Amino acid sequence: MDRLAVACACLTLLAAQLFAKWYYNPLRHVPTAGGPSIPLLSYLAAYRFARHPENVLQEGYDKFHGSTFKVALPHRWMVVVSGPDGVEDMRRRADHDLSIKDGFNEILQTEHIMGRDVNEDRWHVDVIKSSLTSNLPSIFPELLDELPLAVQDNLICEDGWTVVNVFPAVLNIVARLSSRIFVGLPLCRSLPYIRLAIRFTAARLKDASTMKLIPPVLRPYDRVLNCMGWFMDEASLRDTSDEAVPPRLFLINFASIHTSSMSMVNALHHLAAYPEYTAPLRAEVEQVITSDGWTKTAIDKMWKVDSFLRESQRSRTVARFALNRVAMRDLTLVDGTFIPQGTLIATAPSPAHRDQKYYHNADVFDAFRFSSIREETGVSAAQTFTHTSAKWLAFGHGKHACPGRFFAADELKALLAYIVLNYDFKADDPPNGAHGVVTDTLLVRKRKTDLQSFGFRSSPDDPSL
Ligand code: HEM
Repeated sequence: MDRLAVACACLTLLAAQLFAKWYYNPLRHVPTAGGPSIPLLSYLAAYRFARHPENVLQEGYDKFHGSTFKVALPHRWMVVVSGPDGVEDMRRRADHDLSIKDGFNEILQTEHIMGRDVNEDRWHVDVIKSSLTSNLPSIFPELLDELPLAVQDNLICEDGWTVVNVFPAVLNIVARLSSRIFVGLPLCRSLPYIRLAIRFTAARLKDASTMKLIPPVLRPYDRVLNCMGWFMDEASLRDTSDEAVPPRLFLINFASIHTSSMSMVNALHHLAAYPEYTAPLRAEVEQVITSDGWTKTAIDKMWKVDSFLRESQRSRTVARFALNRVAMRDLTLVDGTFIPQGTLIATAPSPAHRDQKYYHNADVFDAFRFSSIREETGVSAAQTFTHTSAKWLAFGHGKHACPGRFFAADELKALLAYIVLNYDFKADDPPNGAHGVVTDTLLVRKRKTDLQSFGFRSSPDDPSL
């Protein structure tokens, strides 16, 4: 009997403690999407969010649009800002109010994986913004040189239609193309390096055997035009040792390879599901490269290709959250919501990208919706793949918007243009879902094209180029 009384007392105390924690939590007043927020039952909301994140985010967006709601992550709450005013409010806040580095650290554990220095002193972002972006026209020939070989080595078809698991194939292609620009030849063709670049989070970066893949290649470095070179320059300007370079390189791999690959895989699924777009895309690519060759100028003129990628990103957005930040002090948001210091806060791009208020027939995949506007109005920047705004959030928005998006656009446009010329795709259904990557297989067939007439060599040893 005594034991029962003690157990009951303990349970009552525990319940009281949980209730008090919930009652005095300042986030209690922020409405919850996806389930209850009361103690213990909030795990149901966390379970539902883990199973159906896009439904929960859409539900929150529809119900609380223009204000703020919260969703349950397994270990904490995430406050989600919805509507352009809220996003603009976040964009305007200084880093000492809403911190991106604490946001990244919370979501990706960057400090743990990369070390404190990389997370604290983010000079790699400046290098991408300045050196990589301003050198895009000069590095474009390198990208093109790698393109046919990377595709042919990975998108392998028998004669006729072949079932292909496109996600791993595209990961390898994108990792190799990006590595050509990040670390150059010959490392970009080393399979162990490419494997590491793709799955680096699983690798223990501090492990000497992993690191050995990088330093020997750093040594013969001699002012080359690639990210490794720019990182080395910056490290030496800052009087920092070469050891600061590999973790930043891996961070860039991490930020770029999966995001770009997922975007391309989804675009290929859309291409397969809506075959009516293949002919106009091919016609644009052929016409532009006939007049301008395979140049950066030609890529910039591929409005339909650009629009196709953006519509694909709109229909199925890669990033579940954008503007992931942590509140560094108590703040009151523009809609009056109070959020205490330490709150994890973000916005959800997919519901905004599928909002009928912003897009005519938002549920319809209309590949050339953005290029048509460009053709009609001549206004271009707002309709491009790389655009950012409080309503177009694929790359975030504001001072921390993705610095690699201009490189990503060139890479993805060149890759899609090449693939459209050389392959056919088939799928039974359009991809389901609002974000993330489609992992289904596709039917792929190699077309008979004359690569050389499009200015490409057909094999690495082709003497004609
Ligand atoms: C289609 C491909 C890509 C997508 C969808 C994408 C998306 C994003 C998003 C949503 C953010 C967060 C922005 C914010 O919090 O406001 C971001 C940040 C970032 N991205 Fe990308 N990204 C892509 C490609 C790339 C590439 C190719 C690179 C490198 C060359 C890159 C480097 C970065 C870096 C370094 C950051 C952090 C920026 C900062 O800390 O200020 N991304 N990206």
